[in-house]
Formats: sequence, structure tokens, C-alpha cells
Amino acid sequence: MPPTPWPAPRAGAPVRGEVVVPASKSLTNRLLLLAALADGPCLVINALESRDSALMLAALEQLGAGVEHISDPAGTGEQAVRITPLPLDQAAHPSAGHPSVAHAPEVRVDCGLAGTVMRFLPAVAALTGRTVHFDGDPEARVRPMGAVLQGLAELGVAVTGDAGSAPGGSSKPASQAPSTLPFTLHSPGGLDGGEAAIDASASSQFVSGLLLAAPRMTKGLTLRHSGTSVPSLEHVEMTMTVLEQLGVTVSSPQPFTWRVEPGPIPAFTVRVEPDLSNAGPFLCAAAVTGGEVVMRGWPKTSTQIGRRWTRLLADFGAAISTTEEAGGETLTLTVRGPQRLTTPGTVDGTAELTPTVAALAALCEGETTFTSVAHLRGHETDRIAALAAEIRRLGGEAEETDDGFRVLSPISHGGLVRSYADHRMATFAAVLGLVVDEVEVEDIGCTAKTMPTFPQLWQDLVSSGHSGDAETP
Ligand SMILES: O=C(O)C1=C[C@@H](OP(=O)(O)O)[C@@H](O)[C@H](O)C1
Ligand SMILES: C=C(OP(=O)(O)O)C(=O)O
Repeated sequence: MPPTPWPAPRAGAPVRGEVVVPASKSLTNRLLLLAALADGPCLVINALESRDSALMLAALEQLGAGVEHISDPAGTGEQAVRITPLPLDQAAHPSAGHPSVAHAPEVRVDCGLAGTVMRFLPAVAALTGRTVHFDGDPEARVRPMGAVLQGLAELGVAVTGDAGSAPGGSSKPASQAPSTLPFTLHSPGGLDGGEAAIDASASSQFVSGLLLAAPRMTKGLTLRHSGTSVPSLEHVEMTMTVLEQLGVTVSSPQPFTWRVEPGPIPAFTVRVEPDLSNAGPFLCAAAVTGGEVVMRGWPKTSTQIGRRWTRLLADFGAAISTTEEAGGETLTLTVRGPQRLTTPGTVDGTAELTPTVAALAALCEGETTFTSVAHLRGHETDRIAALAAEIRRLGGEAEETDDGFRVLSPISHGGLVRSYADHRMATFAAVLGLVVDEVEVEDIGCTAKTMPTFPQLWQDLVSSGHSGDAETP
């Protein structure tokens, strides 16, 4: 049964309110994975609870980690996840008195539509020495996977494109590794690492996925990107920083080359930051309605790409102010919307923020050109095509370009916006619906990928303060 369309709440007045967004998907899934590779049980406080993080936890459990949900571990009312690491020593030394992994049952990993699961877990799977089958949603089966699988094949992992193939099936040359889900990995000797070169121009997650597992490769890993540019380079920096913060030695001997030394990951307790990408639509609610939205707990420094919101919103005419909070680590961020949004003309390399920025562009007079985002064609959906199509559906003009798209004129009416199973297409439509009558979102449920509470938080924010009138473009 198709989902019931969700009528996007229309702001009858400038949106004024405060919002607390859940934890970062990118940090949660890195920290859960690294906890499973640590040398003792770890506590991840305020871990995101969403489909992507649930898939990560389920997969880590399948691979042999322990997962326990704990309420209020620090007396702050927060939730936490305790991870008992994977028994990797058994994989590395199957004859050292441990039950051999050769007899361990095969594992099935459901990636859903999560890039962080499909790109980050193959190297971890190889470390376990078990035969692991990966598959996901129909939309996930077209997302690019080739580089990470070629990298693993180069490092000696048998990779086959048939999810049902026999364990131990012959390894193919790296160039013949499958390029999409489903696939099967088999690496009975674990993963020694060493050196590999991959073309990561389709996703930064190919790099992150190999680097995250590298501390537990016996030789560590020197990874070189062989293409022109890596998109979302911030996410690779996040990977390197998180590894370093957890005590792993990392370096970047030259541009597009990363080195992770082998060694233990000391057991850790960590608290996850709010998701600054998912904060975007809420902050945009102030920008598009001429209202004011406050977010407490904005990290003073962050590895998240969403830290760019302060600059991006200012570029569209919003006023941003911050005050330091007690403890000095976090800020209270206030976004005040302008009377009328102004386009900065060009928006470059906004990666996963792009659909939300596109909502601002679709409400501006004047052209906005999005550049260096070609890789968005391999996201949850082809976001370049989807954004152009949905802007046109609502009466705007938009065209696709080689490395992005151009919004030529603003939308002029509401309608049913297709969500393409993509959480950011759904929230793109929600932002538009604040100021345009009768916008409906085909499947608001897809926001559960990274923020199951989105519909409620959105409704709460829209109804939280009423004064003045919101303008229709
Ligand atoms: O490493 C990560 O957590 C992510 C990396 C980026 O992927 P791409 O490089 O494929 O854009 C980003 O878009 C995604 O939402 C999360
Ligand atoms: C591209 C995204 O997700 P994923 O981690 O599935 O790649 C995203 O959240 O915008």
C-alpha cells in the first residue's frame, strides 16, 4: 500500500521556536563501528535512534558484537548503547585455541538504504574472517559500491557479486569486483591491510569505510585516491579526526593519501553531537518565514559538514548569532530570517546539505547554481534529477548540469512532492510547505532513516509561536 501523503504544515506566521535535534548519523555510525573494534566494552551516549543506526547495530550484532541499550547512564536522562567488541582475535588467530571462524555461520547484513552501513561494514566483515552477504533496499542496489569492493579485493578479500554464491568462491581480480549490492565477502584469514588505491570520486564513504577498519588490520592501511577529487571531503576528515580522538595514529602524507597505523582502539565512552545536517531544515524554517529559530548545544567546533549552515544561511540573507553556553564547548545558535531571501548565485560542494539548500533556492527570486555535487546522483536517489523534477513540478524552473543543477525561478504553487525514499527530499518539501499552500509529501515516513521524530518536531516547531504573517513567494 502506498503511504498516505503528509500535508506539510503551512506556517501561518513567522516560525519562532526552539529545537533540539537528535544525534548525528555520521558520528553515531562511526562510533558504533569503532566501539565494535575496540579493546573493551564502550559506551556511546546519546547515540542516534533511527533506521540507519538500527541497521548498523543489527549488523554489528550479526557479526558478533554485543549490543545493550542503557537508560540514563550518566544521570542526564540520555540513552546510551553499550557495545561489546567483536571477537576479532579469533579471526586473526583461528588456531590459537579459539573456535575456528571456518565453522562460524554465514552472516547476512541488511544495509537498508544506509550508505554508512553498505560502505563502512564490508571491511569490518572482512576482519571477522566470516562469510558475509550484503544486501539492502531496492534503491540501495543502484548506489555505487565498486571502489570499496575493489579496494578490499586488492587487499586479498574474495568478493563475489552473487549474494547466494558458495562461501570460499574464487576471488576475482580487483577490476572485476561487483559495483553494487548484493555481494558476498569471504576472507578467512581476516584482513592484513597494507596499501590500496581506489577511485573515490563517487563517494567519500569509500575512503572512510576502509580507513575505519584499518587500525585492526595487521599492517594498518595506506589508502590513495586515484581519481580527480573526493566529494564530501569533510566526511573523510571526520573519519580521521574520530580515529585520532580515540587514540589511533593517523596521518595524511600527501593530498588524497591517508595512513592509519595498526593498533588497539582503547575502550571509550563518548557522547554524540546533535546532527547538524538534520538541524538544517529547522534553521531554514526561520529563514524562509522571516522567523527566529534557536538551537542550543550547537558544537563550537565540529567535524560535521552541517557546521556550514551558519555561513550558508547568512549567504541567503538570514542573520545568525551565537552565545557561548556554560562549559564553553557549545553555543546557542539563533537564526533570524530576512524579509526576503536573497540568492548567493552559486552554491559549491554542499554535499548532503544540498536538498535543504535547494529549498532556499527554490523560494528565491534569481538564479542559484549548485556546483561540485555530481555525486549526489548516487545518494538515496539521484538527487540532481529529483530536485530538478520536484522544483519544476511546483512551478519553478530548474535544469540539471554536468556537476549539479541550476534553479532558474522560484516555485509558484503546491502539489504532491515525490520523496523517492529519500529523507532529504521529504524534508526539502517540508521547508517549501511552510510558505506555499497545499504542499504534500508523498512519504514522510522515509525521514526515519536519520530522524524518526522529524514529523513531530516539525509540527511542534511550526505551531510553537505565532505572530505576524509568513509570505508566499
Ligand atoms: O561518511 C558519512 O557519514 C557520509 C558521507 C557522505 O557521503 P558521500 O561522500 O557519498 O556524499 C554524506 O553524503 C553521507 O550522508 C554521510
Ligand atoms: C547521503 C546520505 O546518506 P547515506 O549515509 O545513506 O549516504 C544522506 O544522509 O544525505
